[in-house]
Amino acid sequence: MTQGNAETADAGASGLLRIERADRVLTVGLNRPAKRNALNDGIILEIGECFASLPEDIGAVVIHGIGDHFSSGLDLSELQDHDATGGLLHSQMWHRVFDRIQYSRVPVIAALKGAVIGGGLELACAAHIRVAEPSTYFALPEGQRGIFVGGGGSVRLPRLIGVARMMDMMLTGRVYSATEGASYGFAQYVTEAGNGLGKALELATKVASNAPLTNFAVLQALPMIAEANPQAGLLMESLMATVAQSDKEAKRRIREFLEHKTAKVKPKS
Ligand SMILES: COc1cc(/C=C/C(=O)SCCNC(=O)CCNC(=O)[C@H](O)C(C)(C)COP(=O)(O)OP(=O)(O)OC[C@H]2O[C@@H](n3cnc4c(N)ncnc43)[C@H](O)[C@@H]2OP(=O)(O)O)ccc1O
Repeated sequence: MTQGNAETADAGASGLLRIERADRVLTVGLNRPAKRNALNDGIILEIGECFASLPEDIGAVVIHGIGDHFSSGLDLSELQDHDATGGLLHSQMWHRVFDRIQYSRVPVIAALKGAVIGGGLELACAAHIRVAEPSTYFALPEGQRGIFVGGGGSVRLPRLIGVARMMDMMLTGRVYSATEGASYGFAQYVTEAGNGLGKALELATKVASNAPLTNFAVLQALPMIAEANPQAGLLMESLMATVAQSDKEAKRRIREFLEHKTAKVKPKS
């Protein structure tokens, strides 16, 4: 893995990830196209390292798959060696890594295409925004492989699409298309073919221009507030609002608006 500060930085020693940087946006490419970006231990650990050492001046991350697919899920060839203890440790390693994505300081956007299967879908669930090309399809074939989700999917996916739909996917092997995924709340954008990464980068540039404290509140506080009891949620909201508006960044941005120095909020023409 490499994380250069230049316009682009190509694959590092292992080459499992291709990491590129443009201004404040880091692009992380899963780079095992010959294996349809199957997620082996090496790639999972490198994703973890990448999110543990995000440069301070990064404002957003885009994660995508090199080749025609986002990811075919867990590298099944590695599962053969696990006993029960190994399986538990493996799953918990995935949890730690995907938690780093979900609880990242900066927004993470998944640019999806082709197969988004099993653990690949679990990885996409940990991102904050999902952009899908029309070729994207979502599936959980764990039942056919005799296993269960192990990358946090049973916690994150039902919160996005509901328990009933996830049960249906896992029990029947149902495959959802990009548009179905979008209508069920999994993908927030469906792009034209070939434009998924471009759209994700455009969104990343936009979200990276927000005040860091607002992004922090959205990523860290909003999901907790949404699940808290209403009284606790309202208190957390007030506290977060107070912290954000007390920051000099908010004061500067509001002053700029009042002085007509910043863009107005208008619908797309
Ligand atoms: C239990 O604890 C866990 C579990 C988990 C997560 C679990 C899961 O992710 S379950 C889902 C696993 N994935 C699959 O079952 C999909 C398998 N792949 C396919 O169906 C197809 O490869 C395809 C993705 C639809 C693409 O098809 P095609 O374009 O025709 O390419 P192929 O010729 O099939 O593949 C090329 C090459 O790649 C190998 N490969 C593809 N997917 C995987 C994979 N998931 N694992 C390993 N290898 C894969 C394929 O075998 C070919 O290899 P060759 O050597 O033959 O070229 C998480 C955490 C836990 O603790």
